[in-house]
Amino acid sequence: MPRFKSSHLLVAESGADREGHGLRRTMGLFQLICFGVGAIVGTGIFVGLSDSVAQAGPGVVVSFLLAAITCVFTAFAFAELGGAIPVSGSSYSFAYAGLGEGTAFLVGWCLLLEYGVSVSAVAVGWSQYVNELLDSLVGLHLPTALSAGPGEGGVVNLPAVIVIAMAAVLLVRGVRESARATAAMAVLKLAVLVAFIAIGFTAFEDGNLTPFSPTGLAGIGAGTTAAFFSYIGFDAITTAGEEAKNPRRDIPVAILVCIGLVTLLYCAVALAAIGAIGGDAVGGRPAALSYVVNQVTGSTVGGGVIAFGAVVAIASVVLAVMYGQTRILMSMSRDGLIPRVFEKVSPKTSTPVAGTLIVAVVFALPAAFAPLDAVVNLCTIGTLAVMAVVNLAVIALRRREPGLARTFRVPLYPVTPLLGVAFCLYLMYETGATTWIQFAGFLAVGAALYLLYGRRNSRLAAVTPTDAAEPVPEAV
Ligand SMILES: NC(=[NH2+])NCCC[C@H](N)C(=O)O
Repeated sequence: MPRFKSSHLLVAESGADREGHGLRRTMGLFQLICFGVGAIVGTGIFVGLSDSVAQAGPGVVVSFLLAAITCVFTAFAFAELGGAIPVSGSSYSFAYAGLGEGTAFLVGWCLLLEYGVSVSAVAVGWSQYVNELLDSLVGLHLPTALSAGPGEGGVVNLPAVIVIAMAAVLLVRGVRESARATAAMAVLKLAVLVAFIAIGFTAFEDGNLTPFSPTGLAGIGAGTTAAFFSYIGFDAITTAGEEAKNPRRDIPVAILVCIGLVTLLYCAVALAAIGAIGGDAVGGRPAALSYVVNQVTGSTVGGGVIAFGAVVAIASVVLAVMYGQTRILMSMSRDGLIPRVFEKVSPKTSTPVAGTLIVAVVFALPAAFAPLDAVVNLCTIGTLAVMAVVNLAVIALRRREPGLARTFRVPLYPVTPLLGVAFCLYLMYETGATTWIQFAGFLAVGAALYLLYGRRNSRLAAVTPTDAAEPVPEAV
């Protein structure tokens, strides 16, 4: 018999509807949107675009639209649950309320792939662009020994470690400081991409878009899986549930605004890039956006500006994703499913200091030393699995708690969440057999940890054996 945690209990324990629990409510709608853009727009468009173009040609625009559709269904689900249960745990907490403790633990476990592992991967992408930028600015080239892991012929990837350390410092200092930095970075990266679109379109030629789909449907499908990574992160907005001023109203709005904005932006960037210099020239090219601008303007200044934009953009992804990871671990820790150290909030800075430092150290290690290409697919499949579960949680919660106050409801229920599940399963299928085997192994380890630790230490279990109706007494 699985244990469920009612939405009422989740909200009551987190102190989400009142001030003064530990975390501080400082984020308004604008900051939430910036936080979303911060978490979403990064390596996917600045680094990954050329891979998707290599697979799909100009048809990549369709790939970006398909990836967006997958995300939109799921974004509706996050909007409904984020507005109804505004707590830091995001999908983990939604699963706890809708599908029970075991599923929730596995969701939290998969979130380590979506957040933790992706932070390492994104930090490595950052390192590449820093090298680009230093090179174009001052002609400085970092020695390979210090800018790549052992897998790529180096010793340690120092820039990747530095960006994680910088994010950790900001996060420890306070949410207001992080939110300010995030807002500034989000505005800057949007400006850089809009400038890119404008420049690209001045050189637009219809001919560059033909043949539109050189590799056919298969290419567009493969491009979709690649493009999907660039949309990941909108769910991170729900991890700010306890730090938003008016989460019930603003979280759903911020999610939907972000996904709409980012879809338009990505499609326009892809069209501008390919329209300007053609799919063959973009496909597979490193730092493709800088290259396009250099080609169109005939100088290297513009490309340098784009590289700067990429450095800022990717750094803000690291910041936002690390923030999300610490908040999710905090929720799991509060529930007793992982050790208590992750839930301690410093009274001085109102941030989970120890948890943040642990996350920084643990994910800086793979960023410094591990070859990460191998794990990107694992990160994608884990994210998709979480998304599928969140769609199911919408359905389960409508049944379990029909009276729950929902500020946003998914349209066309239950068709939308079911389509959300279907799209996620399809993209999971596309990741291939090797990834599935790795993922099965990963889940098995998670299940073992739950049985050996989580299940026994669950605070919910200490209250009542099944569904708990009363809030657990405050532990700290
Ligand atoms: N949970 C996350 N936000 N993961 C990383 C997202 C990566 C981001 N979409 C990018 O393109 O760089």
